Amino acid sequence: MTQSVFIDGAVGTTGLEIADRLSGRSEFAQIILPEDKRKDAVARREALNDADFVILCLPDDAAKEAVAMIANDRTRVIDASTAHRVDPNWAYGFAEFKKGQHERIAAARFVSNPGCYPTGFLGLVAPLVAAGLIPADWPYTVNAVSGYSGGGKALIERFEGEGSDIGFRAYGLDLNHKHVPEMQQHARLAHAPIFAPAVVQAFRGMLVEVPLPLAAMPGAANADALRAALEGHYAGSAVVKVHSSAAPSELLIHKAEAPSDRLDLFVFASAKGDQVRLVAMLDNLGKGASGAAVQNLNIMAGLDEVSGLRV
Ligand SMILES: NC(=O)C1=CN([C@@H]2O[C@H](COP(=O)(O)OP(=O)(O)OC[C@H]3O[C@@H](n4cnc5c(N)ncnc54)[C@H](OP(=O)(O)O)[C@@H]3O)[C@@H](O)[C@H]2O)C=CC1
Ligand SMILES: CC(=O)N[C@@H](CCC(=O)OP(=O)(O)O)C(=O)O
Repeated sequence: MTQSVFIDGAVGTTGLEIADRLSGRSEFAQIILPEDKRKDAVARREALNDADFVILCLPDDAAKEAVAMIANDRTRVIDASTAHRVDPNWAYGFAEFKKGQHERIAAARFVSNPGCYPTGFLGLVAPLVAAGLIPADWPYTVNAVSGYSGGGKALIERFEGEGSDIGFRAYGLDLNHKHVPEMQQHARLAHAPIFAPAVVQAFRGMLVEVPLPLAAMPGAANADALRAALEGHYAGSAVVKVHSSAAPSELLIHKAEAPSDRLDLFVFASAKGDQVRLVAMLDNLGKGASGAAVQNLNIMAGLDEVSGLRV
């Protein structure tokens, strides 16, 4: 049976990539508003209530407004924004990060897509904290770089617009980035991590790194045990790959990186094994946004979760 999908925000950066992943899929029929109606409240309300599935690719306020417009108890929602990621009434849309999450998503009416940086951070840290291999009360730091499409149309314009000469942009300098509560809550950490994000002169792709001074961390396991635990946790996943100890000597984000819906995890260790750099590599528009939304849609619709994905 064909199910209808309305992408609200369909011509934005995330929305376009979701539409691309859904094109050619006979299981879904897209409800598409004409350009002059895509911000029209009446047209949106009608589409939001007609659709079997709604995917919100909007700024936070518009996403909350869209949810309030849904006046039936049938339409199921995936929100790509930050608005509902720590809301207990929404299932957190990261199927692999903890046991039972796939089933929660499958049964949910409201699913919040994770943020791109939290996908990397939680993919690395949440299973290790849950297994007691690294402490929940450690003050973690997160260093990350993202392609500029992570900031949507506005940041794309800043990096690609005429006269732009930005090569690297450190930000989040007020230590109040909107992803921090999501990282802390879903990893069940005692302290908010210190998050140091940056943007590089590449369209897409990101690295999220968590340095671990294992020798100073009470009760922490060694590097091999951390890697083995991640391998065990993600065994069988078509989306998340844990790389072996024969790690590459460098990780590159190319300026014209190809789209990917994978999440690649690495455990780099010092020779003595007393220091570790946990690193996640992903596409901010793939597993960090649009790929995750389509994966969640597949799960909610009872389909193969990687249909239409580049894994
Ligand atoms: N880019 C990324 O890598 C990621 C993005 N996200 C999240 O996804 C959401 C969308 O982000 P992104 O695609 O990057 O942003 P963009 O700015 O590229 O796109 C947002 C789209 O929403 C449209 N829009 C804004 N307000 C309304 C409204 N009231 N009604 C209808 N349409 C509206 C915009 O219209 P117009 O074209 O006229 O400006 C634009 O097309 C955000 O919440 C973002 O935080 C999440 C993870 C990663
Ligand atoms: C490079 C860049 O600007 N990235 C965005 C986050 C992208 C993302 O995950 O989107 P959400 O806004 O939905 O959380 C930022 O730091 O605000």
